[in-house]
Amino acid sequence: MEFDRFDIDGPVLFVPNRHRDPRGTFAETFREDEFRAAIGDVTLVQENQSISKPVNTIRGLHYQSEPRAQGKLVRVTTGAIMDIAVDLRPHSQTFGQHIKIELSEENWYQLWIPPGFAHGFRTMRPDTTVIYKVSDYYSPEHDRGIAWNDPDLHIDWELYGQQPVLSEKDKDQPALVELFSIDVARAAEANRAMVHGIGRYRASTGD
Ligand SMILES: Cc1cn([C@H]2C[C@H](O)[C@@H](COP(=O)(O)OP(=O)(O)O[C@H]3O[C@H](C)C(=O)[C@H](O)[C@H]3O)O2)c(=O)[nH]c1=O
Repeated sequence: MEFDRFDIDGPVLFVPNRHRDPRGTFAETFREDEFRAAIGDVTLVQENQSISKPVNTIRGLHYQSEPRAQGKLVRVTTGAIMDIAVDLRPHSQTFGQHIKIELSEENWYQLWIPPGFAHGFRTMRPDTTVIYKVSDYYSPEHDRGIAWNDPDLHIDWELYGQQPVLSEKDKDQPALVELFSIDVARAAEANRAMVHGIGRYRASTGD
């Protein structure tokens, strides 16, 4: 398993080593020792799976508030997603900024999103399956969200004029500025810069 980091401190890209033969491909997709070597003392206690049938389904931006914040190790087994993680750590220099990466059935990429980040994704194909382990149990009382299209976040979902498919909950999530008294304007300015510099991972990891 190779891993690399991003321009925003915290998230980690894991790339499994794939063993190919005439039957197909095998890879170890999770090893606790390798995960802990990269991430530290984190235990993953629950695994979730979602299947999104329409292309351009957007799930997010979601997080659990303290003390039940969740880290998430996200991967795709069928289809592809544009995965987004937004830094909501109050004392972070990159508060309000995000990373964007494609996870797909072809690249077998896995994204670690630490507690303190909001997570969301857009499906890039129909019938996309996302599987992810989390570092704390689901707590509906701590379930929070931010508007997927919050203008201060400057997330380019690359919809190109198409309408996303959203849950009723996600149609009505608050903006960042309604949730945090932190200097969202500074974050928005940084995001404007990031939009041109794209907040993608800097990994040179090939397949
Ligand atoms: C997250 C979760 C949900 N549920 C129930 C609650 C609802 O009855 C149903 C669908 O929940 P929701 O609409 O919140 O599912 P998503 O829109 O896929 O939300 C998830 O997608 C984004 C991208 C995330 O990162 C979060 O893990 C999570 O918020 O499953 C559970 O029973 N357990 C759970 O852990």
